[in-house]
Amino acid sequence: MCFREAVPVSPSPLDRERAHLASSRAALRAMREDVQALDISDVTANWVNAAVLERQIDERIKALADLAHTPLFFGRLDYLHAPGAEQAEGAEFEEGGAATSSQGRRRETGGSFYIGRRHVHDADGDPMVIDWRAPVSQPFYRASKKAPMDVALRRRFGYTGGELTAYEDEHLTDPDEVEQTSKLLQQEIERPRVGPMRDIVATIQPEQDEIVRSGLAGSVCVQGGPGTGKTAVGLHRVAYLLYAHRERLARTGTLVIGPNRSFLHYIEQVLPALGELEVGQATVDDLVAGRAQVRGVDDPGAALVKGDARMAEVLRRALRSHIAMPSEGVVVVRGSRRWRIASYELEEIVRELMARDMRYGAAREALPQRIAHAVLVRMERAGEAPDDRVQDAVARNAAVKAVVKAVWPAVDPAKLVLRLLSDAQFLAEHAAGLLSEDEQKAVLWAKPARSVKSAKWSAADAVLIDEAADLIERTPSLGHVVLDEAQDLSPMQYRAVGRRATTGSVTVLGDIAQGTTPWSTPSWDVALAHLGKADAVVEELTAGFRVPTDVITYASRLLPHIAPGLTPVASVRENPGAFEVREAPGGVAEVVAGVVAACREALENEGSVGLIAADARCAALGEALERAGLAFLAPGEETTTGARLTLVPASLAKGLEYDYVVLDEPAAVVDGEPDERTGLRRLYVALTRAVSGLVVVHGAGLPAALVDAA
Ligand SMILES: Nc1ncnc2c1ncn2[C@@H]1O[C@H](COP(=O)(O)OP(=O)(O)OP(=O)(O)O)[C@@H](O)[C@H]1O
Repeated sequence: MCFREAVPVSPSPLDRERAHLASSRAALRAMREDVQALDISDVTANWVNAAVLERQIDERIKALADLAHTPLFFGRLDYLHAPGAEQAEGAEFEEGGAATSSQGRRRETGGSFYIGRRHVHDADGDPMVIDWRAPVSQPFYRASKKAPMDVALRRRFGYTGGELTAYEDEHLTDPDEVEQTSKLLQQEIERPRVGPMRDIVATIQPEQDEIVRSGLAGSVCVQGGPGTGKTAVGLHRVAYLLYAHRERLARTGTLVIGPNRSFLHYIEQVLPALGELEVGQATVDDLVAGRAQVRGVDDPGAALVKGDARMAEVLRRALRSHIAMPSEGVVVVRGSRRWRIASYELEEIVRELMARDMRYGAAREALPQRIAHAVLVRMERAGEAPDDRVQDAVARNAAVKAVVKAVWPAVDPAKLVLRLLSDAQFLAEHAAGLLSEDEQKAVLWAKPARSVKSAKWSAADAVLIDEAADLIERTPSLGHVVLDEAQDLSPMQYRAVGRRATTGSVTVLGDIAQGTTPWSTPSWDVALAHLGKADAVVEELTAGFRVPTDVITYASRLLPHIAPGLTPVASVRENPGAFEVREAPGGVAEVVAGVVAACREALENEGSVGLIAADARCAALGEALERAGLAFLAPGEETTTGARLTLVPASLAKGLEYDYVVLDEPAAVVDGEPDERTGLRRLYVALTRAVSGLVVVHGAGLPAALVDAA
């Protein structure tokens, strides 16, 4: 008998990649088990420390979970030469930024690096998967045939239900290989949208990556048409900054500001999916919610004036009007001696404090110390040797306190605003030369409020109180603030956001063409000036990842009317998308029937369906859907494979997207707004929510701006 050794069949590249995936998963499991096995009983001196440490460990365990449907890596880079230590994971970052056991490790060969959502290392500390945010991962997003960044091969992986099923190679230094658009990228973009927003970490585009990775010190403003990835970029930028500056941002905090609850709900999964659990999310109203209980609504005229930056000066003047020049001196009695500071000297002290760039409250606290200092000088001149304790005692002396109370009284910010809005004379005094008589009338309450508690504060009032509070006491600043849908803020709202980032930086995201508030910003320069970030770099994104070509071309007809000068979005989707404008002749009933039929048809496709309509028409449409047996959700409720239809009032459509959109009666969307430009902008937002198809149903004539260019 003779035995022949079986000739080993060499595994296919796909098998090898699968093997790397399997061992990376095993390594991740081991990392998790290591953390789970940590015994902290020896290292924690007390129960508070123990609780803090336990929480950190729990979070780490959560972060190390291997999610079946989230690929552990999505790309691979083969370098021509070993990247230097300066490029190794975390190397360029501050200490503790992304500390891992492999930090700074230099690889001896050019080496392959697998790029994923998080770092995974083996038992020896060698990296199995590199975090997408590490410098060594950057060429995955930026390298091109023109600038290969020392990368010989870029490989993208395709997954089906958690299984690695495909890969796609680019040999960046091979002159014979033709550059092609990635099929995997196309598939990712075309994927049906159900559920909350997903991360785009596997397919961030070069121009997006530049924004994502720009430094923490600088502020960035991104102008981009619908679906150009502004929100996605902003969220990935937060994840990047947290990685690169973890310690600093853990101390100072990071916040994402969005337009409303449904929007925040829609985006809330992205950062946790990227392993970041500690980022705050809020609306602008939330920021100032602690200032007043908002129960009232302003008419548009009042809101416009209250949101105007001139109000900041009115408030400043009104606050400073509380400072009264001393009419007489002060006498401080200590033991058998009396020390007198003349009124002119007090006045000098007050004037000096007024001239300084100090908060009202800080100056108020400094005043008794200054008076005490003047007393101390007198004492020294008289041969005494008073120390600091004497100065403190004098500052707390009843006579000094009385002077401070009379000259620089404590002011409650809400009471200050209450008085401005209730007392015509007080307002006129401080708004003189700033607000016209009509403007003053517009902000005055018809029925003055009795007290801060009973006042029917509006959202704009809460911002005014916030401004006043900041004039009195500095608002603490965060490390980084992302402001999404930024075009819609009033100047006073920008100021409220800006004062929360005075020592930090901001990422401002928006689209001038989608501004739908009466105060929406005319330009980014204006907005940035109000935010106190005039030096921010303004970037423009024009490649569209959401809206199909035919739909964006139709919607862009509105651009010359709503934001002349802006570059129309160029869709990168290969699928031209389904697009249809249907006229439903007859009356209201026919249009409603047409809308219901269009929804039913849209539901035959895979993915989410949004029915967008003028707010005033939503109730009737909701009833019609119910009668037709079509269950529907409200925006903010998560779409699932079982519940895919959402009825979206046009006022809440901003920032959201659906695979198929049925748009009811465009003219009604326009008419729902106080002026035509705002109406057309609202329509532009509504027309640009669709990923795969849009059906417009109308009975009334279409707005001329849509028809004109046809
Ligand atoms: N590089 C990318 N790869 C894949 N998908 C992307 C990419 N960039 C953006 N997208 C997708 O395109 C869609 C639109 O992105 P996003 O909502 O961030 O755009 P936006 O500019 O904020 O839009 P809007 O102005 O309407 O609020 C999202 O589904 C997002 O995941």
